[in-house]
Amino acid sequence: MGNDNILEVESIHTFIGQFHILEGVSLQVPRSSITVLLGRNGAGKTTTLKSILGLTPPRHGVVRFDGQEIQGKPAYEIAAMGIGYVPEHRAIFRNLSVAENLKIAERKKGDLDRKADFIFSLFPDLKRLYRLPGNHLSGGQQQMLAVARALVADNQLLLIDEPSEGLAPILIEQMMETIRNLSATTTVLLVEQNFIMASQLAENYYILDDGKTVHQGKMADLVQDKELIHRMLGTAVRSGGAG
Ligand SMILES: Nc1ncnc2c1ncn2[C@@H]1O[C@H](COP(=O)(O)OP(=O)(O)OP(=O)(O)O)[C@@H](O)[C@H]1O
Repeated sequence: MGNDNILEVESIHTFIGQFHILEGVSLQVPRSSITVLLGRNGAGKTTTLKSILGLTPPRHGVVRFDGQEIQGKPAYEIAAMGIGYVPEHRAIFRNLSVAENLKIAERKKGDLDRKADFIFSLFPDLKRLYRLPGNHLSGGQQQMLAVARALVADNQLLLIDEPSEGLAPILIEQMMETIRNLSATTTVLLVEQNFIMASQLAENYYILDDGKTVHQGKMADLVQDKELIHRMLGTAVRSGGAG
């Protein structure tokens, strides 16, 4: 079997303290695509990303990245294999400048110099704000910086948690455009509560409920299934897409 999936997660179980949070999450992320994890608050989406990265290591199950089993490896080793992570809530260093925030995201010396043109082509604002501290940036600019940080090192896969969170509609459009552009070179696994955004970006979807994957398929099919969307996500979807 040739391996068209950059990431395969097979029935992982993750505990936080004594709580059994993931109870059998499975998913496959095809190369050069955008895949989205959907589900209500508390379904286990963030924990799934953290389990892939080894931040909350799964106790059972298999995580395969680029054909290699990675469950049980330390998080820094998993990241170094080529997985970038954009956590939720704009995790940047607010007292450091844009330049410093990007510089410390280097994995190898010279990463930033190599990637600067690419990053500024996606986020022209960051070039203008390069010397300013993070706390001088607007919420939207901080979110852009959080994504840009994950692009400094060469990654084959990006895990992006709720990029639209707290963004004004115009910035959501910009963020969508950016993720679409970067997906030309990097596979993306996205967690996104904004269904309009998720449906316009992703080719494949997984729905998590109560720590399990309960539905999966092509986004083009899901958008037709208003009953499933409403039942699983509690979202009423207007026909006609973003507005
Ligand atoms: N540190 C923790 N201690 C205890 N329970 C936790 C912890 N972190 C997460 N949980 C629980 O694990 C479950 C899954 O959380 P998770 O953050 O993965 O969900 P989510 O689908 O990403 O939801 P949200 O969109 O609200 O972030 C929730 O019930 C949550 O309360």
